[in-house]
Amino acid sequence: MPEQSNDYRVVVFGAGGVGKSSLVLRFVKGTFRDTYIPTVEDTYRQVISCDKSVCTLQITDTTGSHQFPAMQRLSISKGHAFILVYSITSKQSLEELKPIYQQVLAIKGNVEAIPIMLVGNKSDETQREVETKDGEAQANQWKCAFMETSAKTNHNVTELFQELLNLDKKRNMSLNIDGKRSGKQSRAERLKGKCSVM
Ligand SMILES: Nc1nc2c(ncn2[C@@H]2O[C@H](COP(=O)(O)OP(=O)(O)OP(=O)(O)O)[C@@H](O)[C@H]2O)c(=O)[nH]1
Repeated sequence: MPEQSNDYRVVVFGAGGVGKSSLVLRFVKGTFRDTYIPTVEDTYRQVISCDKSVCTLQITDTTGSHQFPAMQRLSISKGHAFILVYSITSKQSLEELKPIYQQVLAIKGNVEAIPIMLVGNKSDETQREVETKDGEAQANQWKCAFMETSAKTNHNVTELFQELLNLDKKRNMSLNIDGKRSGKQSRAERLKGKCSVM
């Protein structure tokens, strides 16, 4: 029986402090805060266009803590698309995405059919521990798309969400409520030939 819900559920995962909440708040509210307030779980909703109609983009900002494995499993089960965030200032934060990716794989099975974006956030920072090519190589290995972003400077934030939606070929989704996608070839589409984005 096909799912009846009109929600498109995007789940944001990553270690504590990589900027998950900042990315989501920058996208949803256009704001940025310098203070660090750890999240347990927050969900935001936005109306987007979907197959000539509208649907709700539901974004779940998960905790960076490892204390809630059951919540993590539930979020994966319910998610349609996933954003895996590390900070370019922390190699460890990229390492910490590996078990999360493995869990997505274990629960969802065929990950190549699922929109996943690997995101290196804090691209404005100069103390870089993860080179862009290393992020790209990881995305290549996981057969997912890749972007670097900065929630602080608003670099690639809207693009991140639009390209994630573009990766879902089953639905014609756009952040623009008039339903028109940009005529320009998206970065995800350009990357397709280059690094086997779905
Ligand atoms: N320089 C810089 N700092 C950022 C950026 N994004 C977030 N930060 C800062 O990083 C810290 C942590 O950001 P959060 O968005 O709370 O991180 P989180 O991943 O949601 O953390 P948890 O809730 O613990 O999982 C805050 O002090 C933010 O201001 C960014 O793009 N650049």
